[in-house]
Amino acid sequence: MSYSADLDVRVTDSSLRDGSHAIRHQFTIENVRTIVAALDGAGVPVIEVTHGDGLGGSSFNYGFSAVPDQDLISTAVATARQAKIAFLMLPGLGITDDIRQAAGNGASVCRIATHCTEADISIQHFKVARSIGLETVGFLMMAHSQPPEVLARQARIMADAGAQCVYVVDSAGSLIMDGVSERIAALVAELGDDAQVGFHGHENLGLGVANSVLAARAGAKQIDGSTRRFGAGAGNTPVEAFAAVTERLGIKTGIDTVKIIDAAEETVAPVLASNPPELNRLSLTMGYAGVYSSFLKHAEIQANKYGVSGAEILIEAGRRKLVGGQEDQLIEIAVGLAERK
Ligand SMILES: C[C@H](O)CC(=O)C(=O)O
Ligand SMILES: [Mn+2]
Repeated sequence: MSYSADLDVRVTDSSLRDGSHAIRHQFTIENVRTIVAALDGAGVPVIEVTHGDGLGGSSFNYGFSAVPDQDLISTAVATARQAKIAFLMLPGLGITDDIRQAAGNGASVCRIATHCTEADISIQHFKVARSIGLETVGFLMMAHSQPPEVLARQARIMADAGAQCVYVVDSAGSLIMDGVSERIAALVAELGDDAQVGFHGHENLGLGVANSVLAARAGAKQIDGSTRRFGAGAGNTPVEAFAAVTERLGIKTGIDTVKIIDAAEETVAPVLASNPPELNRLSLTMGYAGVYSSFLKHAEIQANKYGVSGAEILIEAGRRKLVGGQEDQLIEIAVGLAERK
């Protein structure tokens, strides 16, 4: 497809969206301005900006944003010189009017996410996004939970609805190497020239960069990461490390490795200073037990409130196979653990 024909893989930096989970959705206009300027200056081609749970995510269930999404998007658009600004939306949290508003504010890439067995709920949203000229990306979340052939069928639904790329989204950071290659290869075989394939990794098992390289080798043309791993759980594939590794491997991303290393250290790290994503007991448990990375802060809060183990909450969340939107069950699990204590 022409929009990334000159690159081997196109990187989308999700620090200003997935990173929103890590700071409980408290991004300021100044954070967006400085981070977009630094990433854009390093040649990052796409920068995603939204509440961690996408347009409409600001709520009691997910946590309220400090600044409305549309203001953050407008700021990003006004700041970027070359990067496209993307936004995320989960059908039902966001509605089609939100897509139109984001487009009106200058965003040009619409990323629509569903649980990986529920692609059909995104159909009208892809149609609207395409009808107003947006580039479209589909996100099949919690992709570790389904085998390659199921994901491929769900990707077909998104592509037929108008998705120009469909991502295998390792929301739990639970996929291990071959598990990525097999899923990406299945989507590539199913979609052919109809749509590109992408990969979104999390670092919960420490495999974000390796998994992303394997995704590219299996045919993924779009790869997500977050500078300084600024994402949910242990964070996302670090863009600065991915840029260094791909440069050494001869995979062209268009990102200036030295500039993105500087941006990570000088611009992004200070925003995270008080609470950087870590590969620790809780985030590792998420990768191990297959738990949605965005549950981390919710589990921490309930563990503190009810005096129970956050790791036990997450193990039970994995056993129940909870999906995004079921954050309230973490409260129920914590109450149950407290009663049994
Ligand atoms: C709404 C989620 O945070 C989307 C995402 O980044 C993932 O599933 O991973
Ligand atoms: Mn994510």
